[in-house]
Amino acid sequence: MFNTIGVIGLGVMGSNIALNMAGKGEQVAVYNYTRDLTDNLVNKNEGQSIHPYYEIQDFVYSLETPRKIFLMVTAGKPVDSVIDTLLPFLEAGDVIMDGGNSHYKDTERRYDELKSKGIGYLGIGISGGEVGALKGPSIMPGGDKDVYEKASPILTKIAAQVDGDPCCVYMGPKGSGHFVKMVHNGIEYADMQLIAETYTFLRKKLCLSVNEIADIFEIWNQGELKSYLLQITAEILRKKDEITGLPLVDVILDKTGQKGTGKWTSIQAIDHGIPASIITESLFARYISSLKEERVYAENILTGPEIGQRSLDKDLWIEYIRQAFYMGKICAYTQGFIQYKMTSELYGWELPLKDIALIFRGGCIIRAEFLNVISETYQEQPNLANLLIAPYFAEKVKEYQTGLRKVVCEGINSGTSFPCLSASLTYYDSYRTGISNANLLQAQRDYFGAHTYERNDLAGFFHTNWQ
Ligand SMILES: NC(=O)C1=CN([C@@H]2O[C@H](COP(=O)(O)OP(=O)(O)OC[C@H]3O[C@@H](n4cnc5c(N)ncnc54)[C@H](OP(=O)(O)O)[C@@H]3O)[C@@H](O)[C@H]2O)C=CC1
Ligand SMILES: O=C(CO)[C@H](O)[C@H](O)COP(=O)(O)O
Repeated sequence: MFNTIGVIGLGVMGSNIALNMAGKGEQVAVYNYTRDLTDNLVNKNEGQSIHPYYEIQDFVYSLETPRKIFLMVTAGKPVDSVIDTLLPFLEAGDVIMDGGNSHYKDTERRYDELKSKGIGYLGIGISGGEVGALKGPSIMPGGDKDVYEKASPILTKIAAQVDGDPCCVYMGPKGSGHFVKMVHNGIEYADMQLIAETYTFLRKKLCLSVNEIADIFEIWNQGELKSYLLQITAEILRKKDEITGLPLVDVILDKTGQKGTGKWTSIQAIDHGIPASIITESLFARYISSLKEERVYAENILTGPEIGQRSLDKDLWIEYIRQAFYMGKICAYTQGFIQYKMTSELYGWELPLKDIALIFRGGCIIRAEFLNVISETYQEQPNLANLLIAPYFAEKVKEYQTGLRKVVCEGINSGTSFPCLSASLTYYDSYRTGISNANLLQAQRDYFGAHTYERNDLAGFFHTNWQ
């Protein structure tokens, strides 16, 4: 009997994806370029339809045609290297799927190269981490539609299901699936940083304990702020360190790592004039966090404002920070969805914004209650320029801006940095400003560089002799 799917790369994600596929009735051929991970997976899961191969040729020839091969290896050169080892054994019509966090431009290069050889290539965004991979991730496939159709019966089966629908929808051509995953991660960075700032406010400004903060996050998680990241943060805050007995979060070094997807999101936004300021602030917050030794040194040299700790009304300020967090979150998701919209228009991808919000509701790291409203909003207004001006969110931010202003001001006045909350307020206020100061910048540019400017009242470009 031939295997129905092959998985290459049996690390955290690949091993769980393979188990997920086997659990859904697939005969799964597995291969890893080092032997141990393969043995480990197979030994721990006896009786599952997981079939190990130790030679790439045996792995390929064990698959029914057209072959479907799912790569879950480290992004970058390993993907090219695995494709190179596969190619001599593949036939026209076979399909390679890359489920890792590959850069969408790399995916487009691989797509072109493989297409010229008759091999189908899908760049597939996968979100959900280890548990999602096993129980059902959110899946963002991009590539040729006919190639997707060969793989879709398996992909939709292993995806998370919400209201009976799979969290797997065809995103569009070429690198669009990996692009959607890249920006998903940018939103993830912003959402995580916003939760961290909310936590800082509750801990430092309201002097609450980690358990009290976990209680608050759990309450919020029952309403409009419900999200996976908030839920896991409450669980994180309750976890005690086995060595010291302290909250584990307090013994973790405050330096954030990153693997590149947030950076790529910001670079792509900057390259194409897309205002992804909140996502970018969250990236810079990670960079500043990594300067741990410098921050510790500077703390003893640079002073903050000379006001003492103010006593704040607890209940009132918990509501303000709740509002501020909601505002930050909707502004961050708004920026991500604008990045989808603008890039989709740039490349003619026709990204399905409504469906992206739908497939983000299950399995995925940024799943959140308000994605239902975001999806409904795009269903009603597919060409909406900005989610904040949709009636539901416009009404919401009209009320919640109060909390965001209070919290950001409190941070400024007391010398506590809230980079993403501040960026959210700046974004909100800039976006709703019909007449800005950009006229003065244009005048400056024309003064020193004869760059010309446009006028409000006359068509064309003008230059003034300023001196
Ligand atoms: N962890 C997560 O939450 C998520 C990760 N991803 C993405 O999925 C991909 C896999 O991630 P994850 O499972 O976490 O990572 P792991 O480090 O656990 O696994 C990486 C896998 O790639 C293999 N590999 C590394 N280098 C090579 C190479 N040169 N040739 C062949 N195989 C190689 C490794 O084999 P070996 O160990 O034997 O070297 C291993 O099987 C990455 O692109 C990641 O960004 C996507 C969504 C979520
Ligand atoms: O894709 C993911 C989640 O969606 C991976 O966990 C990714 O590694 C997260 O990014 P980073 O490591 O840069 O924080």
